[in-house]
Amino acid sequence: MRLLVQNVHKRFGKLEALKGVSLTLRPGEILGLLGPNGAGKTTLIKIVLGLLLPDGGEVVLEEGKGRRRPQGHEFGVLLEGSRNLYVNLSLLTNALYFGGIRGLSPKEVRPRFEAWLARFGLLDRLHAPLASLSRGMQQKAALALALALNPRFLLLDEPTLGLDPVSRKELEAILLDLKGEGWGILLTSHDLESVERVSDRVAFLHRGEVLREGPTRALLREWAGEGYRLRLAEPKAEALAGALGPGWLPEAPDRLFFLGPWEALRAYLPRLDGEVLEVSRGTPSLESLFLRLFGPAPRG
Ligand SMILES: Nc1ncnc2c1ncn2[C@@H]1O[C@H](COP(=O)(O)OP(=O)(O)OP(=O)(O)O)[C@@H](O)[C@H]1O
Repeated sequence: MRLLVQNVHKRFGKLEALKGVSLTLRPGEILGLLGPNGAGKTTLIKIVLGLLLPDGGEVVLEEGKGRRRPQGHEFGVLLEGSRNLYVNLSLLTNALYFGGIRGLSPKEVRPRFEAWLARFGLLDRLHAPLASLSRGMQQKAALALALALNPRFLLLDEPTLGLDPVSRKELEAILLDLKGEGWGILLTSHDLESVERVSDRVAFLHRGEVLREGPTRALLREWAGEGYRLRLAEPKAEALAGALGPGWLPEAPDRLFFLGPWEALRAYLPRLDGEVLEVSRGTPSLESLFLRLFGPAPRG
């Protein structure tokens, strides 16, 4: 079974928010949907969920030779900050309420919800109001609820937003486990480090169009090319990238990436005398690539 978004168009008055977007999501994979603010990510998710109608194109589930329009209940949704749940109600009441909306009886929902909560280490919070949980716990509880409703695909909007590094890692591990168990997961996020770690494929959306889409590693290699990562003695990456010019990407305060062949890098090395601790071959990070595509034009 595959979820296909095919040539989807959406207008808001004069604004063309989506200009023919096509994407595929398969079971057992995580697709990262990336793009700057206003690129059209949320609009696309709303169309997939059937909350907005497209002006053109379609969203279909392909199963064997059959194709049909997916139903809302086939998607488990996690909106940023669990804002699709009632924070003053207990976890269980939320689960029973949303299960009821989906036509599921308490007898069906409760054991499944409890099993997911137990797996995420939250069963003792079953009767606690959602608001009394930490942000990371709330995200896990919301995910447990989404899973308890037996969706086929998960659509997660900014799932790691506001999480501390430990909670972020925990959520990443959960997503990788779920993927391994066959869930197809669409993830929108500005947390590119996380996306790089968990996604099998990424799609870059920009002004309503998919600029590129493909396997994360291959895309980085093919699109950006291979190059060299330089670990710096001091946190000067921004300043050096600006001074050295195009082809130089600051990846972290003390990490620079050079997109280009060794011969070209060698020509720069005298200018970096004493600044570099280590040089290694690789592909640039997703974040530096994103900044190169959508960030301000390179200086220098
Ligand atoms: N209901 C609406 N009416 C009018 N314009 C809208 C509406 N919803 C979205 N837009 C516009 O469509 C464009 C895409 O918005 P969308 O929210 O899909 O972007 P996004 O990629 O999710 O951004 P962000 O990363 O900030 O969440 C924006 O220019 C936005 O202002």
